[in-house]
Amino acid sequence: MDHELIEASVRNIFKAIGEDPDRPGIQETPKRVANMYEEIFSSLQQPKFEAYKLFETDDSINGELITVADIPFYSMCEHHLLPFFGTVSVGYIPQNGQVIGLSKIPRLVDYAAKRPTLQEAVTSTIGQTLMDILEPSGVGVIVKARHMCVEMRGVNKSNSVTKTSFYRGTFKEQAVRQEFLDTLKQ
Ligand SMILES: Nc1nc2c(ncn2[C@@H]2O[C@H](COP(=O)(O)OP(=O)(O)OP(=O)(O)O)[C@@H](O)[C@H]2O)c(=O)[nH]1
Ligand SMILES: [Zn+2]
Repeated sequence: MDHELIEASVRNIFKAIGEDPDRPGIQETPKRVANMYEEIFSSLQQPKFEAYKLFETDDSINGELITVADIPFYSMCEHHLLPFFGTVSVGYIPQNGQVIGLSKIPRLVDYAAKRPTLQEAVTSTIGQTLMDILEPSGVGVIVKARHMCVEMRGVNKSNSVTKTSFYRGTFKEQAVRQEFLDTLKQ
């Protein structure tokens, strides 16, 4: 990431909005913003999600629902560069005896979220990546989020929650989807 360019750009934004970039309180802000972008946009440095491990289990796991619920995430909307944040719940059903290391699902959530993006894209990136690497019989993803661009500006609707979902394979079946949704309620 080009820190010098970010720093110069933040100084220019200060100038453009009528702030003095040399005012003591904000002198170090361009540097802080560059360091922050390194962190919150870190997944732009990773073209593919590779930080995962799969485990072979016996085939008795096949057909059983595995759910990880309420994983927190923070992202930045690509239209306004304001935060949106909330939770992700993921379910999948193995079919070849393969499962993914549990911590790798939150890592996948971070991979999908730590870039300028849209909630729909976070949702489908998580779902499609799991389909590709695990080849399960199905995947379900539900994302619930609050968008600062909707709450603190523009239409100014505080506390509204946007929900998006991604269902593939057996999660298209009503009974499977219902089991997933029931598990999330417990
Ligand atoms: N679908 C989707 N839209 C988003 C997301 N984040 C922000 N938006 C929307 O992106 C749209 C951008 O609309 P524009 O009309 O180009 O921008 P704007 O003039 O700032 O729009 P307002 O927010 O309505 O003031 C807005 O409707 C936002 O609410 C997201 O994750 N998914
Ligand atoms: Zn926005």
